[in-house]
Amino acid sequence: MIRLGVPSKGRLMEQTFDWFAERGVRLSRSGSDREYAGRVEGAQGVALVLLSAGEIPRELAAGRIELGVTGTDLVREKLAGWSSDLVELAPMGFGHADLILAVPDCWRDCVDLDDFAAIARDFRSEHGFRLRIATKYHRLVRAWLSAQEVADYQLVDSQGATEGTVANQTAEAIADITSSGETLRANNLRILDEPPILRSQATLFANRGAVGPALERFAAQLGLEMPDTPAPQEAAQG
Ligand SMILES: Nc1ncnc2c1ncn2[C@@H]1O[C@H](COP(=O)(O)OP(=O)(O)OP(=O)(O)O)[C@@H](O)[C@H]1O
Ligand SMILES: O=P(O)(O)OC[C@H]1O[C@H](OP(=O)(O)OP(=O)(O)O)[C@H](O)[C@@H]1O
Repeated sequence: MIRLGVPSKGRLMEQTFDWFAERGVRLSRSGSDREYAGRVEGAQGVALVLLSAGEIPRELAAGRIELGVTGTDLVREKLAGWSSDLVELAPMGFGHADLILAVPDCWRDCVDLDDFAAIARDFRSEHGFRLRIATKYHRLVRAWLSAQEVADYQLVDSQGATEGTVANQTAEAIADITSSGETLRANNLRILDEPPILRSQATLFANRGAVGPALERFAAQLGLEMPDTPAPQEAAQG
């Protein structure tokens, strides 16, 4: 049985259902809106598992589901070395969002990351603590800042309503996902003039260990080509 993990609510769930329907596979919730059980029509040997988008990376890596739909941001954030456990089967063309660093709009002198780094350097001596960046993307933000040699900051954990932390004075800056930019604007925040930390979209992933004839048949039914993806160490060995 191929267990397919799909986000259990909202636009991500609906667009995932539409994506599969366009490929002849009908996914649906089997009960009421509150029941997290699902049904699959049009494919043999596939079971639908409705899960939180944030839990799908871990469930895939643990082998509790063979296929899963979630954002590339969540996979890269939650799984160190994600590509040794997972294979990307198909970007799905929705759920586009950029992970960005934003500062208060009134920080007129803070346009790019160099300005931000200079402000962060001075911040500690002026305030007695390191400049705070609120985010739920700890791994990705740390890696990005460290690659650009920015070190004078601290991350404060924010699992939701992150853009509100600046007005609430629990952070000076935020790193979060944005798509229309409306939430940032409404909270008087401005994106640094830099490429995004990550461009994310909803993607169909497979557990690397589950790749085999059954999964390949289902992928072919969806019109997908299985990527030729040796595990990272095999690739390195040539
Ligand atoms: N405004 C947005 N536009 C497009 N995609 C978004 C937006 N906000 C979040 N996403 C994407 O949707 C996916 C799920 O986001 P998130 O972790 O916020 O889920 P959630 O709806 O809070 O679910 P849960 O609470 O069940 O984990 C992520 O991959 C994220 O990049
Ligand atoms: O650029 P925009 O189109 O305004 O979208 C960005 C918002 O969407 C997401 O929040 P979500 O609604 O998923 O809630 P959250 O605060 O729980 O993350 C994200 O965390 C931003 O807050």
